[in-house]
Amino acid sequence: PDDGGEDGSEALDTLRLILSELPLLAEDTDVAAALRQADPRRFVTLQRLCDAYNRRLRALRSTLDPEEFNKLVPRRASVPHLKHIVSLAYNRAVEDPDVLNRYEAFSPEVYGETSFELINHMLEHVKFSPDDTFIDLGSGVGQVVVQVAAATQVKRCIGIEKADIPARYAAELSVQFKRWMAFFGKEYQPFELRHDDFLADNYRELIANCTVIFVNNFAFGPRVDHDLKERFAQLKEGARIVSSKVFCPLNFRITDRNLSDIGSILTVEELDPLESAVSWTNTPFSYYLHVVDYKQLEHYFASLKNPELKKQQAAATGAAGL
Ligand SMILES: CC(=O)NCCCCNc1ncnc2c1ncn2[C@@H]1O[C@H](CN(CCCNC(=O)Nc2ccc(C(C)(C)C)cc2)C(C)C)[C@@H](O)[C@H]1O
Repeated sequence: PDDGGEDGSEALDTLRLILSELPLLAEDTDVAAALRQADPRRFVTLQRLCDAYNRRLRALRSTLDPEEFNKLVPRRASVPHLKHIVSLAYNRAVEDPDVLNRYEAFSPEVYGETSFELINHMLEHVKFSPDDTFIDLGSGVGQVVVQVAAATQVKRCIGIEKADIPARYAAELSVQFKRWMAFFGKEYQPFELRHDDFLADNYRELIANCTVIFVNNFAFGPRVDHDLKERFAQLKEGARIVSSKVFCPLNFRITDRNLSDIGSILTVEELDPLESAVSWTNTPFSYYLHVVDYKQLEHYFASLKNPELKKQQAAATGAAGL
């Protein structure tokens, strides 16, 4: 079913991706020959490739036993295949990219070339487990959410988007993504893209129960960042926040004056800016991984009960105070 693009290039890209995952098909002489002659501008060459592909598949289905045959096709999409699926879905969900905020970091229409790779890097650095609940605060058209749902085993993926236009496109992206994943027979985790304001009170509990939070807060004002810190104060031990701007100083040290700052329960590290594939503006983006860790606060209070440590603490506070 191909209702996008003026020539057969999307269909040919699709076949190339599938064949890259199925050597038993790609190595068949007829398929390999047809692939070499395939020309997206000449329908008959694509038809020949599909015929060779289908012939080979039928032959395999009749020679291999069902269990072996089913093992042929991986249940999860490979990274390049997922990138292709996200762009297939996006191209059909967003009929007019111009109405989206074009110059925002990770603006949706350049998502494929830039943020997909970066998020993929992120997924290697920030390990996701089946116990995690993932949320993208301000999820736009929802590409990050569907990418995480297809690339990890998280229990649940949530995106919250406030603006009407990206939220409407996100609803369509969700439909297209599910359609293409079904078409390719690929699995993904449960996900939901909501049209709402993540600062609305009814999201306090939802955010507090998330364990991996992505927030591209680079352009957020102090008010939104402040309101987010209030939500993050309810997070559980071990919860992780990955953001494009820090929520507390990298060298934060607890003193009796900054006890209530969010930094007292977070350890923060800057992720290697060189990792970011999005250097299209030639300025390496930095990302920050914050982990919720109540032990620092517990240690601080324990030290107040111990006169020796208390003296050290006072000295540290004094130094910090200078
Ligand atoms: C005036 C004012 O600020 N009013 C109140 C503020 C409202 C705050 N509440 C919001 N609620 C819901 N959505 C809101 C609200 N604020 C704004 N957005 C939306 O965020 C979208 C933009 N999104 C990006 C959308 C695509 N998703 C991503 O790029 N995700 C992502 C996340 C993390 C990363 C890393 C890990 C690298 C840090 C990379 C990418 C970011 C920049 C915030 C826009 O569509 C906004 O409409």
